[in-house]
Amino acid sequence: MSTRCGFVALIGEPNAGKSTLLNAMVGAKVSIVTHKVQTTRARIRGVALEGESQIVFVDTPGLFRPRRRLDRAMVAAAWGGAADADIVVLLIEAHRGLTEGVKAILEALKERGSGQTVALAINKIDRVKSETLLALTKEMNEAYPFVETYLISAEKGYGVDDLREWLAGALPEGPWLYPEDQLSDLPMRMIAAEMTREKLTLRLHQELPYQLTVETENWEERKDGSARIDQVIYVARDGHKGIVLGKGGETIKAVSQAARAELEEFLDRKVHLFLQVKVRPNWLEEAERYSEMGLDFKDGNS
Ligand SMILES: Nc1nc2c(ncn2[C@@H]2O[C@H](COP(=O)(O)OP(=O)(O)OP(=O)(O)O)[C@@H](O)[C@H]2O)c(=O)[nH]1
Repeated sequence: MSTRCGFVALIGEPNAGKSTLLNAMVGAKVSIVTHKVQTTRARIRGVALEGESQIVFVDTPGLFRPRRRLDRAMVAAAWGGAADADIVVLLIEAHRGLTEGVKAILEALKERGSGQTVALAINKIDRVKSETLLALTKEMNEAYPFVETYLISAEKGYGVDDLREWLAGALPEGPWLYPEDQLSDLPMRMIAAEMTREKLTLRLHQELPYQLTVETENWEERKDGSARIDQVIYVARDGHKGIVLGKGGETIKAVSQAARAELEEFLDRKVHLFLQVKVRPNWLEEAERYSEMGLDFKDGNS
């Protein structure tokens, strides 16, 4: 049987239950602790395994604030990473129904056109009567052509397995992005990479090259209790390398110090952090999709 792998963007108003659903679908084993980082890009929230499928959940921070008018530019900006997801799941609350915020999201989905697979998950069904659910399902499907509708309770676990199984089967065929043996320390590797990326963002502000990713290449636990972490900062062009390094290497040095300090605090032990900057000129074609997601794309995994 061939493997499947792809990205799923969970969207919805604040409080819809995205985190709860994610935890229910991913489980503790490979769920990723979210680290408060201000980036506009979508980030990996977790990876779920279901049969032969690997479901990579992405997050779109700051997406779709309710009660705020969405103009075209905002919609475009907000979509960022979600636009590249294979499947979008809109999560709404059963007892609140089709709110203004949800309407704004539907408008944004329509703006995107019909190229994307969008499913609906009506959450918190434990809070309403079944007649309400039937009416809401109808109303929602009249408002937007969802490919599927799931009635779930993320908290109680109702319908969650069905949704995950459907997602697993609906993703495109392809190799797994993360080999199984890498999954256990994936969260830590990604958090560490996020920390370095955050320091780069703080340091470079607007100068930050658009196409930039940080990958944790190696993680070694040392006998003395410290950790050696090797990371590569990939940029798309030679000119970007200089920006990241800074004059006399001062930018990269400051970034490295700040990231190491944070890692040491987070891990509660000594850390040796080694940063390298590399140019990956043709990565736009090979990894645009992955880099957009803030993924640690590795050559050869595609
Ligand atoms: N009754 C009920 N409550 C739920 C259910 N799922 C989530 N909740 C509750 O809804 C609240 C919001 O859940 P979160 O998972 O934090 O929502 P979120 O969408 O991640 O919220 P933001 O991070 O603000 O975007 C929490 O208090 C959950 O316990 C459900 O199925 N039933």
